[in-house]
Amino acid sequence: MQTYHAVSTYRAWRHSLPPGSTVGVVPTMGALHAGHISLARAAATENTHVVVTIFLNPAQFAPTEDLASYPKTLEKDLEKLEELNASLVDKVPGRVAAVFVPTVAEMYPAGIPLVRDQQVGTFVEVIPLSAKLEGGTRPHFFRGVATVCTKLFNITQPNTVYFGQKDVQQTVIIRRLLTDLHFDIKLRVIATEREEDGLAMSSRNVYLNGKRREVAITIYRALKAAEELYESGEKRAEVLLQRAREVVESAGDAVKLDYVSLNEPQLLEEVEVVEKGKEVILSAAMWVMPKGEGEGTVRLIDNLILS
Ligand SMILES: Nc1ncnc2c1ncn2[C@@H]1O[C@H](COP(=O)(O)OP(=O)(O)OP(=O)(O)O)[C@@H](O)[C@H]1O
Ligand SMILES: CC(C)(CO)[C@@H](O)C(=O)[O-]
Ligand code: BAL
Repeated sequence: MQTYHAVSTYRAWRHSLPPGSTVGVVPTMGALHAGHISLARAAATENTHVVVTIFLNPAQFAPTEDLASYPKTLEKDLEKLEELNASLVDKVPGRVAAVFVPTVAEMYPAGIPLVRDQQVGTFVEVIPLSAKLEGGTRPHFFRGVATVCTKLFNITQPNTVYFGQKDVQQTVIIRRLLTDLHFDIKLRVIATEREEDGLAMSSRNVYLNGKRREVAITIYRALKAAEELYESGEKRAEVLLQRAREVVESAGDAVKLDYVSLNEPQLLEEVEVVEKGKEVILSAAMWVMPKGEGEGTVRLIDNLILS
């Protein structure tokens, strides 16, 4: 497993691969956990070479967000990827062969101030998808994601890219981006890895200790409660969403709901009644509020597919 920091050295490696090689790319922001590893494992099963990118992308953070405090654990990340390689059995064709860890200057030659009006250079937007759901609260977010993913895809030259179901809107936007920009790249979406109690694994969970970790599970409970109601025969969105809201409200002021929503999976249009035979996305975002001195608000997202 080789680590590359420069586009030129990565490209030299990429060009050196024998004909018939297939490359699966797993884009991440580092602080790897079992969710990221399951993406890399899927990529190893389906490709001869796996590339993991680790880049904390400033363009997807607003000036008020947690870019400065985001966990950085590069050495441990590399160890986890080596451990994955060691655990893969012979019949799995691929291994993590390259880890691409570019500098901010390499990715954004013109610099990348967090204030949008000051940004200079080339940016990619997927409209109107990027203004919905997460985009309502984080208007800068998907422009940053689409821009960095376009750069990473151009650099790493994947046959297939691997994204997590946890960030469901991101997968919808990447699918659209691949189609609209004629990337010859397949998209695979991998199921959400969860902690024992059901909390979706997320790099940001390290911000949550004690009581705050306990109430974090509310978002999953709320989605499960709505899913249960759906499975018992209720198909009206407003009733299902109200059930989820009640669960979050019952946790008091330790948490605050941003949104819970039911959307169809192509254009993310809101759904009023779930129709037979159609899949819909039930998604939510919730803040875990500060409890002690020096604690910040932690934003969690999660989703379930109702089918
Ligand atoms: N629990 C999970 N299960 C499966 N995939 C996941 C999980 N968490 C993240 N991923 C996927 O890993 C990729 C990289 O995500 P990222 O590095 O932002 O990690 P994260 O845990 O989502 O971090 P954050 O706390 O910033 O949301 C994305 O495609 C994301 O959907
Ligand atoms: C796809 C991604 C690596 C782009 O920075 C990020 O949004 C993430 O980790 O989900
Ligand atoms: N996985 C999402 C990355 C972010 O929240 O910036």
